[in-house]
Amino acid sequence: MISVEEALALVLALAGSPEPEEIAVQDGLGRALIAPAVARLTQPPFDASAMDGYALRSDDLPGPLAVIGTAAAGVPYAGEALPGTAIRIYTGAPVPTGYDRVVMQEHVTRDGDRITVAQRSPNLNIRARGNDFAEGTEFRPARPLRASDLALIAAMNVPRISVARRPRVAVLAGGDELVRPGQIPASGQIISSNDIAIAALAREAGAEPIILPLARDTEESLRERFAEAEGADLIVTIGGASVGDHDLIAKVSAELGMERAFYKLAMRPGKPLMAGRMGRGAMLGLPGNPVSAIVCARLFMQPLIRAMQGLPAGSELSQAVLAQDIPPEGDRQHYLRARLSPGETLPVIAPYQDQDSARLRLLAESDALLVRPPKDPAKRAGDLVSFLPL
Ligand SMILES: Nc1nc2c(c(=O)[nH]1)N[C@H]1C(S)=C(S)[C@@H](COP(=O)(O)OP(=O)(O)OC[C@H]3O[C@@H](n4cnc5c(N)ncnc54)[C@H](O)[C@@H]3O)O[C@H]1N2
Ligand code: MOO
Repeated sequence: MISVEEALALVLALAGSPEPEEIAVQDGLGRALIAPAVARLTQPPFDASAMDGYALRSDDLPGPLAVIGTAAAGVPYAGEALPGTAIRIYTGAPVPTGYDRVVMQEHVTRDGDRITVAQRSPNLNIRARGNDFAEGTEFRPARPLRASDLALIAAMNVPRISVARRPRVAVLAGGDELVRPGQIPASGQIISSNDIAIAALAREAGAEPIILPLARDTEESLRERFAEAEGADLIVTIGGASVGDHDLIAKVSAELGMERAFYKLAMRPGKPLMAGRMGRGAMLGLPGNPVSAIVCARLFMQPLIRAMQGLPAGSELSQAVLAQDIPPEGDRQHYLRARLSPGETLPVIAPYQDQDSARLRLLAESDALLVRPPKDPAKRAGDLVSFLPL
């Protein structure tokens, strides 16, 4: 069986180049730029006042000075500085040529059209032209766009941006035991919860998921569902990945032309994961146990979706201090559900005793997956370990 690292490399190799899409900057939250936004102007475009007060010449301090005009944001003062004068100025207004400082109005006493500076401050209170960015400055963060990025791009006077098209992800859950949330399960049936989680994880990573109707445990039903996924950039199946007589995913996907990159890896939970190329897109076959499906989606599907948008895979581990002794590990890399609590320098991590991969509530109550490499020796409380935040 291949390692988690080898499997991740094979999964990431399934991502093609991102497809460009042009959108309005106000629609860019969470999207991935595929070309830099290039500033079309210099910001601030002029030396701007940072305060409401008076523009004056440092040589004339402390006055008294004659107030000879007004400069407001959007309404500049047209003249130039004269010795012994000041301009009433407001925040954001261009500082008229020749004045080298703005004094806050709180530091000034005014008598008619004359002011005296009562309090000297080292602050010039002038934002120099171009101190934020210059025309031609390029901006392309290696992460999904945040609100502040959109503000910067808009301030650069870039109204439309080139982003990666959201990958279309078809989520296909199947099994005769499954019914939809809200339905009344018959004897032997349970609610399909995995597809809800996997679609949400896909959306979180920037994809546009669609949840297909549930497949039945027949080859014909699966074929129909695969046909409905036509055009998806990624098909994610859930369940039917193991060795049981009803586990048909490998067989049907192979008959439909799936070129397998791997099947099974040295990981716990999630051993029966499969991945490959299918048509023009990719396919991931997740194991059916709820925790296994979610952990595999976090470790492989989300990085793949990010790679499809030209973003870094984003699976960096953090460090924590163990809360309790833990036994040695077996042959597979183990992802243990765990709680985090604040520690002195690093957080403290406490894995749950029970790691049954069907228990969703334990996963919902977990903050992190404690990552243990294959054959990791026993560890003591206080040892350093790695984790993946949830
Ligand atoms: N003889 C063996 N049996 C099993 C092995 C093995 O190596 N040899 N592996 C175990 C492991 S590990 C896992 S994980 C599961 C994976 O099995 P499948 O991917 O074939 O999943 P299913 O059998 O279809 O389902 C497993 C379990 O999960 C429930 N399930 C499935 N889909 C959903 C859904 N959409 N929402 C909620 N729950 C779902 C399903 O009812 C089963 O309880 O196999 C082990 N067995
Ligand atoms: O390794 Mo399976 O993926 O949990 O129960």
